[in-house]
Amino acid sequence: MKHISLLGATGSIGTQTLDVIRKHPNHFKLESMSVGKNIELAIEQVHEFTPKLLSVQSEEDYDKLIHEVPSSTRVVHGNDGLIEVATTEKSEILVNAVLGSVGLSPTLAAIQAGKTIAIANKETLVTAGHLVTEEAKRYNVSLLPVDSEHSAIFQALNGENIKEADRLILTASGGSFRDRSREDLVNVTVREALNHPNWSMGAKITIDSATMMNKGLEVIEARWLFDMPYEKIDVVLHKESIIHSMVEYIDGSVIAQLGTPDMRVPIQYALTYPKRLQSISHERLNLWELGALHFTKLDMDRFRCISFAYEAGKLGGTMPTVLNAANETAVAYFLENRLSFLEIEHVIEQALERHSLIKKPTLEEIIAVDAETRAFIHSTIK
Ligand SMILES: NC(=O)C1=CN([C@@H]2O[C@H](COP(=O)(O)OP(=O)(O)OC[C@H]3O[C@@H](n4cnc5c(N)ncnc54)[C@H](OP(=O)(O)O)[C@@H]3O)[C@@H](O)[C@H]2O)C=CC1
Ligand SMILES: CC(=O)[C@@H](O)[C@H](O)COP(=O)(O)O
Ligand SMILES: [Mn+2]
Repeated sequence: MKHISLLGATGSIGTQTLDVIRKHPNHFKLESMSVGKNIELAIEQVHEFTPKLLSVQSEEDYDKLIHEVPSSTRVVHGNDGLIEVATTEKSEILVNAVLGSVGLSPTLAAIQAGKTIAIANKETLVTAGHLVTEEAKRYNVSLLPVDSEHSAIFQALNGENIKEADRLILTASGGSFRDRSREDLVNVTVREALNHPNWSMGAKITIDSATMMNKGLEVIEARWLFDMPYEKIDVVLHKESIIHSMVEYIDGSVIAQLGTPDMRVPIQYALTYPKRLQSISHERLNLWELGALHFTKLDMDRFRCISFAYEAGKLGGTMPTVLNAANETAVAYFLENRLSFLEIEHVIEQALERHSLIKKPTLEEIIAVDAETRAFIHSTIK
């Protein structure tokens, strides 16, 4: 039996993690969970999974919730609440499926408490990959990828020598606007941007897929998870999202991981690693029905956010922190219809241009740069 803590239980990855736990009650037990603002769903989840600890984002929700959940579930709130969930004594594994750089402090706390980390929350690795990976090494803790591309690479590296891997090839669907020219992007709506061709995901990552910032964040995530230089991380457009990513070895062999686009597969693999369990869905990949898979070279001028991510990643230090904070803030404004689609990349570019790089930032410096960047974006928009 594996005891699990879950950050972001009400989200897309969070609810799919609970699907996996529900399907395998003899293998997994939910010990603690956090939610943001979706209190109704949180109450249902607590009744079904009976965790000992629940964290909510705000104090008002905390006041409401303590009367709504059984007394066997202790309720906490805020950032300290996230840290309590992440470090729950009985859990051996933390699934980090919260959204955004708010996941950084709980991840570091969980590592320091010796928990294995199943990481979906890519913003944490982007904003402070050096701190997370150094701490994981120091505490001898595994960082298991949940993101589909990184799970694919992790599986393609299984049993191989990472030093013999010559190139990581991330696949990209191209997002909601992959068939449109840049000129066609001027007046696109939030609703159109939220219409991902292959995956059903949370709103923020779906917009990131449309701008292709998602792939940029994933390049930086891959750099940290697999300790691979940016020069050896490539992206290829693959519109079917069947090959989830590949590793090319020094002898020219390329090992790919394939599957239907279903996040419950990489979530479950992170929970069962190094073993596998019966899959939750009976849907299997049917190659003869698919017929063909397609690959296209990426145009960096069309998808500028990918260039920003490579540049910020190569500069290192606080540049990826700025990239991430600017993107999180800009996407939130876009979702509120207060910024147009193309303005997202414009404000990110401005934030990167004005920043003075700190080469090896501490946690305090990362937190300060994240806050300053968000303040800058707010000031340009108001
Ligand atoms: N969805 C997917 O298929 C994939 C997602 N990822 C990554 O996984 C992470 C989660 O994505 P996804 O599940 O789509 O996102 P969602 O928006 O669906 O869910 C986010 C979760 O985080 C909670 N949350 C948001 N902000 C806060 C906050 N400030 N404090 C506490 N809790 C908060 C939300 O709570 P509530 O809803 O209650 O407000 C919700 O539980 C992201 O980093 C994403 O990039 C990676 C690969 C695939
Ligand atoms: C499911 C998942 O891992 C997402 O990150 C997905 O990869 C988004 O797809 P694209 O960014 O390739 O559109
Ligand atoms: Mn992904």
